[in-house]
Amino acid sequence: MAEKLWIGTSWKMNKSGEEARRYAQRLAGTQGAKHVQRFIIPPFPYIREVAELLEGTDILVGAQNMHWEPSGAWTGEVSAPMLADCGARIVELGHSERRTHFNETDDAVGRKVKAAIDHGLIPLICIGETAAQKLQGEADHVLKTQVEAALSFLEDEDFKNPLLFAYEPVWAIGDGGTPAPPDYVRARHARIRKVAVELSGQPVPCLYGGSVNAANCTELVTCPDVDGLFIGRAAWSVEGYLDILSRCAIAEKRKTTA
Ligand SMILES: O=C(CO)[C@H](O)COP(=O)(O)O
Repeated sequence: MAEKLWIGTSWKMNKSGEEARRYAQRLAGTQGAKHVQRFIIPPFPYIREVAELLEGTDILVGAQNMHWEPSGAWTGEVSAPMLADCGARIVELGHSERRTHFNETDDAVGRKVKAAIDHGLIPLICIGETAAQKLQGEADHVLKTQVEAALSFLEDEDFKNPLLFAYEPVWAIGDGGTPAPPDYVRARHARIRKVAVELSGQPVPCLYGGSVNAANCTELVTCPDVDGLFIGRAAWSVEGYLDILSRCAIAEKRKTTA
């Protein structure tokens, strides 16, 4: 088990500036559990303001994507140094929505992971199999390929920096998604951990994401090899996020003191 539980949310392409501000202000006034690392990932335009509102708290702010080059003729793209300048500390890479709708390849994810580390950002690398791949019994093979590609540009030195995976089965994500059963999550996380340790020489924390909610969060977060949760819809209201945080903090504390 990693030292801290990582529990965070990406807002995807949601919220007005006012809603983003109110969420951050409310969150800034709350106290996190010592063993939980909280993080939120707003859309690009809100990163700086949200980061400023959360300055001095334990909450890290992230971005949902970036380019691998630090600058250049890449119209419409955003680079790692720009994100860091806005106050981002984490960057989400390879989410299935980007892989599906924006043709993001394993190679591009690998380049982005390297660039993120080079510029002091924590990559949160999203991996996961589709429903068809699961049905064909290919889940472990897909996950291994994605982990290998994500780490393929890194050198030994790079593994001294923090790095996170989020296992998000594509069939579990969003409206119409079904949360993965805990036994299934446990098996996939064990596999991801094994591959990541072989490549990096150390355990890489891996979060679970996909239809996480208040009812299933404690069972998921206490699965062996699950180092946190990456939440979408259920944490888009700040009260929803705080509810999941407190349930997980209690469950984890019970587990460690048992
Ligand atoms: O990105 C995700 C978590 O932020 C993921 O897609 C899960 O979304 P959810 O199914 O709405 O929780």
